[in-house]
Amino acid sequence: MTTETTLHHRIDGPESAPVLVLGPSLGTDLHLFDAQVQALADRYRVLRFDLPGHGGSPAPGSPQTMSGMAAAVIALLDRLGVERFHYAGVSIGGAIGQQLALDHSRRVLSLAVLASAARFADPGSWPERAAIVRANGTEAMVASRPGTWFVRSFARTDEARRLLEMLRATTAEGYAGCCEAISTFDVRERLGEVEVPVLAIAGAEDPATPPEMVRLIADTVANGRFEVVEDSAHLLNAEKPERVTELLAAHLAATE
Ligand SMILES: O=C(O)CCC(=O)CC(=O)O
Repeated sequence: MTTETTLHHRIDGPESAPVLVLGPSLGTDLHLFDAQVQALADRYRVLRFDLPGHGGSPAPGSPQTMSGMAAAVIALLDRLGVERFHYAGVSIGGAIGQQLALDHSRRVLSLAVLASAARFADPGSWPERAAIVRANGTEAMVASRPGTWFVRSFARTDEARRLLEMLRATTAEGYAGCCEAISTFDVRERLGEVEVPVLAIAGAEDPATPPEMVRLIADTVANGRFEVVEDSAHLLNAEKPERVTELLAAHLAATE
């Protein structure tokens, strides 16, 4: 059985504008998208949510799955009266987007996946990571994340420090539950069913979801487009906000 956690969220932009839902990555919160919201909230009603046990969302009470988290997003949108929406997400946020496009296809107008995968690498390592974090807290992940999240020059910036504070603030159970959802997520055989326009964006130097892994999503869906952002790693929308926002804006405009 999957949990349907109530997700903390924030809405910016005009009430009458098309809705864009943004899903963050493991160990970050909805402020991962501050730069994109600043640029897009004049044209879109931007709804950002926190993953279970991240940011302002309560920690999950039972095992997490990607379809359970997609159902929690749908429950939030139902409560808010949102029927159809564009969706963009980073990494696990992009995996939730793929699950939404598969399980709730009638609701999704377009999908953008950033640094995400149809099947994440090393599935066996995620339960181990969950156990480490349950025993030691998310602080146990802080020292090693910059090498995955950022290119070397970005790791020394205030923005990088701000992102690492989001990881420190994430509950151990929230982080561990998301690791378990990642370990069982595999939609490679189903992605061909996705018919809405899909933009898949990779960070050229991302070791977690390298460009070929992200490209697989664009190549498998019916209507996919693939882009690589140079000089960026896993959290590419924070590292290269202007370029990622430009790609996202063009994708959304082409879908309308
Ligand atoms: O922090 C990492 O090791 C990357 C984790 C990952 O690929 C899933 C995510 O960022 O949502």
